[in-house]
Amino acid sequence: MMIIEDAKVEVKKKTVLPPVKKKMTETKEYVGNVTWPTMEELEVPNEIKAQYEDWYKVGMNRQRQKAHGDEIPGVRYPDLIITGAKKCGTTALKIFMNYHTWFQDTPGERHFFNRPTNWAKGYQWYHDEMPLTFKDEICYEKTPDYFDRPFIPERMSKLENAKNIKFVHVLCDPVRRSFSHFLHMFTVQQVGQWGVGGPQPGFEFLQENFADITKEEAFEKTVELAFENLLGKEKDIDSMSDDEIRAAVADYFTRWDLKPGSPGRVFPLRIPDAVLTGSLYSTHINTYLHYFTQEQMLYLDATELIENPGMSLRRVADFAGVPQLITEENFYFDDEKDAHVCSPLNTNAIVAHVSSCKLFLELTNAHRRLENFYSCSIPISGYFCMKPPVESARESFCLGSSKGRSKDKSLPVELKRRIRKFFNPFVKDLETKFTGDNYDHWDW
Ligand SMILES: Nc1ncnc2c1ncn2[C@@H]1O[C@H](COP(=O)(O)OS(=O)(=O)O)[C@@H](OP(=O)(O)O)[C@H]1O
Repeated sequence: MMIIEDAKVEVKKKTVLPPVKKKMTETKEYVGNVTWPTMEELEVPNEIKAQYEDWYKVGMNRQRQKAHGDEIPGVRYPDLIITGAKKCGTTALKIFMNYHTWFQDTPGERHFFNRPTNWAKGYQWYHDEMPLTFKDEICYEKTPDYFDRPFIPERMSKLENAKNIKFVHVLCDPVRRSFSHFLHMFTVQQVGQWGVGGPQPGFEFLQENFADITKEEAFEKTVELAFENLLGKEKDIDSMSDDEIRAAVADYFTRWDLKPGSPGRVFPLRIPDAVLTGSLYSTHINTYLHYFTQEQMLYLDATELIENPGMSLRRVADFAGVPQLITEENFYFDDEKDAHVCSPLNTNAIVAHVSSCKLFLELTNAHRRLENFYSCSIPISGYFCMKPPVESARESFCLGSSKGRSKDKSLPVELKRRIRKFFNPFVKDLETKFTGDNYDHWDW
């Protein structure tokens, strides 16, 4: 099931987007005084209005219908799928895309191709889970668990629109992703998922001294166990060449397919291994490229999504073939995201925010570099939040407390260096075989 040989593809050519000419204007307001079309104004037959009664209750949907005349919206398989990577900012991307009126999704994550209970419901169930969409709009979904499971691209390739589906893979610093993944699982383990507490598989080693161990120590222990599983018990990452690391990992993945109970069988999707395997982007993209083409792929660098989400949103719009409705001017920087309150600011304050933010980002990058030398932890706070287009009549929005766990946190420099050495060959493969981008700035 695991595909080891290289997909035969050309490296993707990076599109350079010109900066937007329009900057923030002081006259822009957050919430527009929008009058939505009435039901009477819509050109569709009454039986359609009755059939989709709840849908037409939403003013924005009536507006979409009015703009589409007598076209009747329909349900179809997604035109675009955000596959992951998990913990790389996929939620932020989805939320920002939802302010773009041409992108339509169903709230939440579908988990069709990965969860056995959903998979058992069949492709028609997946189809029916999709939102009502007009022909020129983009129906999409995001489920970050689609990225690192080798059986998923094959399942996706059986969709009737497989040749035309577009994929967005959000890729971030693999070391930070691993830590973020760990923190997520650690939190789930502490509070229990869906309100059910208790140890989660993979964290058994923490149970004895659970209360005494810091998150950073627990992460280090998790990584050491994962290294043992992926590289072999006796192996020291520092004495391994890039090719030896690649070979050890390739061998590891062959043991995924062993029969249950076989000695040496591995579990790449479970803690501890998953914190590392989820960041092996080149391995997972290679699998996708055995079933789909490079033209169907957008590799979005999460550094851009965090530092300039407007640019990323324009990139996604171009890739999907829709107008660039969300741009740099639809974001403001919230340096107190911890408060989780994002009430609209007055526009002067936003302009001040953004200019101080540019300085802030320069400082942040300098801090990151300093931190690598001095092993000190300098808080990195804040994220960009959405300032919706006036026409949407929606409030500004920041992500909630489940996003931002790794913010302000740091790890021992030596630990980061060892993990980075492990990922290095795979990041090189990503650059040279697949995305054509440069990731030297992944230096968290
Ligand atoms: N604008 C904005 N606001 C908040 N958070 C942001 C934003 N942009 C990117 N991020 C980063 O998103 C990380 C969570 O990634 P995902 O949403 O992909 O996680 S998940 O897989 O859906 O659980 C999250 O990681 P953690 O800090 O570890 O929670 C953030 O680093």
